[in-house]
Amino acid sequence: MTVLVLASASPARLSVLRAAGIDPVVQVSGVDEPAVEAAHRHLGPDATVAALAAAKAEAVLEDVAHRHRDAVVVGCDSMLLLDGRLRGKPGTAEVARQDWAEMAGRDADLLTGHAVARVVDGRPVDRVRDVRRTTIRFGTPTPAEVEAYLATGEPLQVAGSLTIDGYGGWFVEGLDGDPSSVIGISLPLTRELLARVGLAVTDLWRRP
Ligand SMILES: Nc1nc2c(ncn2[C@H]2C[C@H](O)[C@@H](COP(=O)(O)OP(=O)(O)OP(=O)(O)O)O2)c(=O)[nH]1
Repeated sequence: MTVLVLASASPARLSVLRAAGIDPVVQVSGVDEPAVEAAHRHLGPDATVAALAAAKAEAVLEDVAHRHRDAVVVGCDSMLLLDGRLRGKPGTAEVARQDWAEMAGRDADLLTGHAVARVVDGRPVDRVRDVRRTTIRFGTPTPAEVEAYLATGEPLQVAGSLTIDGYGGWFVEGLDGDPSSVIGISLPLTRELLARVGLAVTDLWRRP
């Protein structure tokens, strides 16, 4: 049976896949994301997140091929595009506060790059990548609500300082596009990319 390896430390991506019937092997890539982003920024936001996702999948691919004769590696990268600038995880309350000052009451696109690499007979044989955009319509939290949200710590470790499935959900008025992509991995796009490397996602579902 083909093993799906998730090249990500993201608890959100893991929970999306598990809820959708797949128990991935997690192998964190440890990619230097700022370096990859800087090297691809000139190619535009979609190419940048796709390159980041591909770098994560590539970083674990050789080791996966040694461990699993039949496997598929999935790497992802999510960033928020607002005013022409890609924003990743804020890391600090100051950066998250500034993100909210700029995005409250507005629309912005959450981009998630996806990279899928297939291993057959212990050798990498195929690689595909693509990006899914989801438009988020932000609410307008009061300054006190923003401070309370920052104090939860949640927005500090997620792209664009926002979750749609956590405390942040109180401040999201709507979405146009794929919600799973906002959380961290687009199920329909991953299904399409798996098919492009010859795999049916239903074959990867855990046995009932
Ligand atoms: N639960 C949840 N997580 C979100 C949401 N939006 C973004 N995130 C998370 C997913 C990712 O874990 C994180 C985006 O950062 P990255 O794409 O760099 O992934 P991360 O650093 O977490 O792990 P990785 O680089 O893949 O090892 O933000 C959301 O609406 N809900």
